[in-house]
Amino acid sequence: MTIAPDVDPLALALQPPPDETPQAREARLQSEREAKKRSDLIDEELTRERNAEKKSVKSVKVLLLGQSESGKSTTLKNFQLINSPKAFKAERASWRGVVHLNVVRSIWHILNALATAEAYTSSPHLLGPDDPVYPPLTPELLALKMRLLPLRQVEMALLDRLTHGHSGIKNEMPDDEPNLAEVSINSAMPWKNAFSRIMKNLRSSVDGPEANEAPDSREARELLYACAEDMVSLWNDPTVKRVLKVHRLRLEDLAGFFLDSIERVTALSYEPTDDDILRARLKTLGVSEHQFSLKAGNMVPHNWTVYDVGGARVPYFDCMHAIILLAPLSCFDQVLAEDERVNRLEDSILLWKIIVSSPLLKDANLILFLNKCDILKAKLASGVRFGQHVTSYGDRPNDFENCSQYMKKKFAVIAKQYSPEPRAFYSYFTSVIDSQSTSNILASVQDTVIRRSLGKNQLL
Ligand SMILES: Nc1nc2c(ncn2[C@@H]2O[C@H](COP(=O)(O)OP(=O)(O)OP(=O)(O)O)[C@@H](O)[C@H]2O)c(=O)[nH]1
Ligand SMILES: [Mg+2]
Repeated sequence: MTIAPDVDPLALALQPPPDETPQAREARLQSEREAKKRSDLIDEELTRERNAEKKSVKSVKVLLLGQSESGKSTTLKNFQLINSPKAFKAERASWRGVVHLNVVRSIWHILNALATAEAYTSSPHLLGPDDPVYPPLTPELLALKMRLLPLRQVEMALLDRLTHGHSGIKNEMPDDEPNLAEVSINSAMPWKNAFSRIMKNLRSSVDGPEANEAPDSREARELLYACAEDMVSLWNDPTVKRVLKVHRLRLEDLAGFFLDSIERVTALSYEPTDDDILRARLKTLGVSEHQFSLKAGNMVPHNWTVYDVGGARVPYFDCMHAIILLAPLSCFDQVLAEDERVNRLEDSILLWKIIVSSPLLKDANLILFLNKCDILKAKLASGVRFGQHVTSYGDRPNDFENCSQYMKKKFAVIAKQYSPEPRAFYSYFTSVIDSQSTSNILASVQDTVIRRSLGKNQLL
């Protein structure tokens, strides 16, 4: 038999026979009614099971807070690295452009310091007794400076690629000259596509990452590669080291420092490592979030949402199971970028005070990350005196152990004094660019948040 194309063969098969008797028809309808009843019962059972399953997945919300550059996005990257390693790796290529922008920015910092040194040394008669004494710049150094100016082109090409078609991504730099402003990004924009689009069909094992790249991006990378030797010479130049010292600029303490790895990160075949991604600096605007599912031991699975609030003060988020406040300890001698009258460590203390005393947040688990301990250690070892900036510290020993414990106690006392109700004080000394130690800390945080929230019946 042939069937016309617009006839449904199933409907045809289910059609009653043309010579059906009234009794046969009644029996057929009865049997169809029973079959439908059975089918409805099965559907109901399935819906019940699905709802029960949904209810058994608990939802946990965590908010990351802290001043700009405190390490919120880096902590979020660690959450991703631990809980969604595949997605993290898939975004690897997107970070290469950010690393390159970070390199160029560090070079601008050096050139800026050299320009200041040049201004001071060219008019010695104008200097007062308190003015800094810069060393004179050598002709080789001046030539190096000129040879590095094409980096501006590299920077523009990278920024173009990063901002292309996404109005939410903001470049704070004016067009006419390089300056030290940061590149920021609105987290609502899919900026990662801007870099990863060009990497889509990457055949890195065969052709290297540049194989399918857009010409403008390849040109920028080649230019950066061509400048690599000069950048290394600049960074290693003894006069530059002296100028930076007089300028009181420790580039290695600044966000997005890659100058000790110029050759590696400018190589044409360069792919950022996990460590590079954790160190890359891109300022966040707005709120970004990361969701993942966590299943520990015999526990029911938990859906986690971690919110990263770019540079924000205290936003009004309720229903948070935990707040992780990032307080960078190494910032004791720095002021806020947005307000030069405010010391960064004081600002973190104030933020902690506001959070612990908030009646709205009295049920949230508060977790303090005393962050950037690696930089604190290096800074103290380089001779910067803690007591000079934190005057209450006086002349206690200028070492990591004493300084960090002193600050921990300060935060603990505030928690005790200002909490509306007594609460546990969870604090960790962290260096969130170190993925190994951070993964252990985050595992412990995850465990604490689940245990305490279950105990308080807070999980939905
Ligand atoms: N050495 C060191 N660098 C860190 C540490 N934590 C964060 N950083 C770096 O500091 C820079 C700033 O960190 P982010 O995570 O971007 O800071 P943020 O709090 O998200 O800042 P905004 O987006 O401006 O709000 C990045 O380059 C990080 O790699 C740390 O413990 N040690
Ligand atoms: Mg951020």
